[in-house]
Formats: sequence, C-alpha cells, structure tokens
Amino acid sequence: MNILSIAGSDPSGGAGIQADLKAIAANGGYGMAVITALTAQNTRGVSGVQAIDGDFVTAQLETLSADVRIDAVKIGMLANQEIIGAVAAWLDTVNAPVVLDPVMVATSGDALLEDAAALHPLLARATVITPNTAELGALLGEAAAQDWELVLEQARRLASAHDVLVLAKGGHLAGAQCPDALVSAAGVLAEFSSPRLATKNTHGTGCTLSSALATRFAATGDWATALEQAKGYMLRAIGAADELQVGSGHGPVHHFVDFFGAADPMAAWWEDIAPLRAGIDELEFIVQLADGSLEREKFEYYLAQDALYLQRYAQVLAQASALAPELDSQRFWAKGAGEILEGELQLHRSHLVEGLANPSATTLNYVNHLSSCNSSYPELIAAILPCYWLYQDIGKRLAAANYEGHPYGDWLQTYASEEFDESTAQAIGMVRAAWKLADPAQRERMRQAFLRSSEHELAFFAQAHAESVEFSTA
Ligand SMILES: Nc1ncnc2c1ncn2[C@@H]1O[C@H](COP(=O)(O)OP(=O)(O)OP(=O)(O)O)[C@@H](O)[C@H]1O
Ligand SMILES: Cc1ncc(CO)c(N)n1
Repeated sequence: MNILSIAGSDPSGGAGIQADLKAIAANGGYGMAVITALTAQNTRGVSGVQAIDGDFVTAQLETLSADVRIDAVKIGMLANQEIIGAVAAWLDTVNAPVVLDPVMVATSGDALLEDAAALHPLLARATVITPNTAELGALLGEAAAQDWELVLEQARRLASAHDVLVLAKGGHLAGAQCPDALVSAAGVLAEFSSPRLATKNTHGTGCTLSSALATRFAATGDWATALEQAKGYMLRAIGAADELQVGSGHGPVHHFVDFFGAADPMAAWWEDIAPLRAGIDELEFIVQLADGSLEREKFEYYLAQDALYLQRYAQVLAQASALAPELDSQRFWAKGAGEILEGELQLHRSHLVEGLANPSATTLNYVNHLSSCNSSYPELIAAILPCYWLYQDIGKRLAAANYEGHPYGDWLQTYASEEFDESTAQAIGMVRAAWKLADPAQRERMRQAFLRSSEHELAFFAQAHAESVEFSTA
C-alpha cells in the first residue's frame, strides 16, 4: 500500500514527515512524503519555521500523483493558507482516503499554524480528522473540552458541520485512561481506550497515530479496525519510548518497537529461574516419579496436597479473569479456572481415597503467595505463570520417561499435550503484554511474583520427601 504524508519536517525525527514515514513503514505501508515546511526543532521545542512555496507544494503533489498510485493520504502540518489552498486544490484531483491531522501546536506548545479557521476548506475534503482536544475546540471556535463527554459532543458537531468522521482523542485529558473514539454526525462509531503510560516521551504521538491509521485503513478498508490496530501500535510505541535516548525534552516514541524493541523480558525471567528448574529436575520426587520407583504413599501425599492447592488455584485464576483488562484475557483465565475444576481435579480424585488431608505449610505458603498478589492484575498473572510454564517444561520430560504399565502413566501424560502448550504460550503472551504496559517498579514486582512462585513450585514438589530446598534467585 502506498501512503503519502503531506507534512512538515522535524529534524529530531520524532514528529512530522520523519515520524510519518517511520509509522507508515512500521505498519506495513510504503511511505512517501511531500514536504510543506521545514522546522528548526528539537525535543524541547520549535525555534524556526520555513514554509515551502504553495506552487512548489503543488509541483511535488502533481509530479507524484502523475506517476504513483496513492492508497491513502495523511496530512499534517500545513503552516499557512497558501499551502492549505494548494493541498485542497490537489485533493480535488485524487480519489484516496484522507486522514487530516489538524496540526496547530507542537507537543512542546509551539504554534505550527496561525489560524484554525484557515483549515476549514480542507475539512470537507478529508475522510477522517484527528484533532486533539485543543485543536477540536479551536476548529469549532470554542474552548478546549476538559472531559470526555464534552469532547465526544464537540466531535459530533464538527463531524456534522463538515460531513467527515472525527477521531476524538482524549490523550490530553486528565485520568488513568487515554480514550479515542471515531465519531460521525450520528454519534460514536467505535471507541478504544488504553491505559495512560507514565512517560514524558510523547513527541509526535499525533503524527504517529494518524499515519498508522491511514496505513491500517489502506490495508483493511475499515476505520474501526484500522483505529483498533493503530491504537494498539501506538500503545506499544509509547510503552517502549523510554528505551530510546533522544534529546532532553519530550523524546520520540519507539516507532519500530515491534522490530527492534528490547529483548524479551519473558526469556530473561526464564533464565532467572534456571537454578530452580535444575533443582526441580534433581529432586528425588521427580526422579522417582519419572522412573516409576516413587512410593505410592508419597505420590498420594503429593496428589492430596495438589488437590487442595488446585481448589485455591482455580479461585486465583477466576480472580485473574475478574481483573483482566479485556475480553480475550478474561476468557482465557476463566477457561483455565473451569478446566482445573472439571479436568485436573478429576484426575486427582481418581487417584485419591476420598476426604483426605489438610493443607501442609508448604501448600499454604504457595496459595497465600498467590492470594497476596490478587489486587494487581499484572502481578497476579506473573505469579500464576510458573504454574503453567514449569509444568509444561517438566511435563515434557516426564512424558518422555513414560512407559507401558508405568504406575503413574496417566499423570505423566497430563501436562504434555498440545492444548497445554498452547495455553502456556497464551499465558506467557498475556504476562508479556501486561509487562509492556507496566512502569519499572511494577515490572520488578511482577518479576518478584514470578520468582517467588517458582520457588514455591520447587518446595511443593519437594514436600513429599520433606527434602530441604535452598533458594538462590535474587
Ligand atoms: N501517556 C500516554 N499513554 C498512552 N497513550 C497516550 C499517551 N499520550 C498520548 N497517547 C495516545 O497517543 C495518541 C495521540 O494522542 P494525542 O492526543 O497526544 O495527540 P496530539 O496531541 O495530536 O499529539 P502531538 O502531541 O504529537 O501533537 C492518542 O491515541 C493518545 O491516546
Ligand atoms: C513538523 C512537525 N509536524 C507536526 C508536529 C506535531 O507534533 C511537529 N512537532 N512538527
């Protein structure tokens, strides 16, 4: 898909043409650029603007469209009335969806267009306009809205007045969420909200979102889908912004987060518990379980404790579902809870003499650790993760040790299925996604929750032999 950005240059690379080309490429488009103005700009502010002659903007546009098919247009900084006129006239000659970001002020607060009213002739030629709250107010000749209801109301009126779609953006409002909504004269067509990330590096968010939106629309043909995808991309790019070190003011977002973002934190966590994993493999309980020499009494002790554990664990999974931020994760954790209650516990009961045992101190320690994480979704699912990941890992080796007539053969098979592999991959994915949105302190709490659970897993396997275990993960 060929996506044209008509915008100004930002030498610092975080906004304007430079951001647009990066965002278009990162979203799978082929980026092209017609430059309307040069700015002298860094992450702290704009110190100068040199607009291109309107005639030369026209020359760039006409030369390009004489040769190249244009699948979508994104418009950013237009600087003055002459350029607005040139772009408006050219738009009458092309037939492509147009995302117009009515750029008036930079993230730093510097003016990039003198008069909001000058944009009016362009509004009806756009397919979607993407004003922030200040720009929305200015386009209506009103004060900027301070709450989301009023933003939506203003967006509806602007959509109605110019017969366009308006992407209302709540990024500038106070609050823990950053909602965006696609609004037509009839009302809200789609709304997507994301958590507000704690970073000052938001230079060029507006340019980036509008370019991603144009690119995703060219690929999907559906504005709601395009917005959902662009918003997800935006969140990842802002989430990784602090990995870049550009300037001392409002730095850029990480446009290529999906390609060159930091190394996978989940892989690092897995390495962190390497000593615990080795420790589990060496436990007498595991060695004897694998070769079948484990005393029945010890196996039944383990199963009784595990049955007690699983009842509480199912409640913890249900709690993760209750805390989960969206439908997929809600469904995933609730399904996990259901499967434990119907499947795994069933297997345990078939091995057990009914009505046994109280939870051991080891079992209680583990479930209490899980419960202690249950007010924070990211920490709770980080604490849950070893229950999937370690069992999947050990399950593979135990299944490989299975043989015809093995006394614990059905148990050895339990955790070595494609379904369990798939669930484990999904659980890892959900923890990774929550990690990306977390701030550094929360990330460390997540890592600790994961490490502690891994230690409890080792202690749990050891308890039937009352083997003493030493923990060594920091
Ligand atoms: N701190 C943040 N955390 C998460 N999302 C954010 C944050 N800041 C902005 N966004 C999102 O970035 C997108 C662009 O929004 P914003 O309203 O900031 O645009 P803008 O003001 O036009 O940008 P610019 O500052 O580049 O002019 C929106 O989807 C918004 O929700
Ligand atoms: C060139 C240019 N366009 C747009 C913005 C808006 O952030 C900016 N800062 N610079």
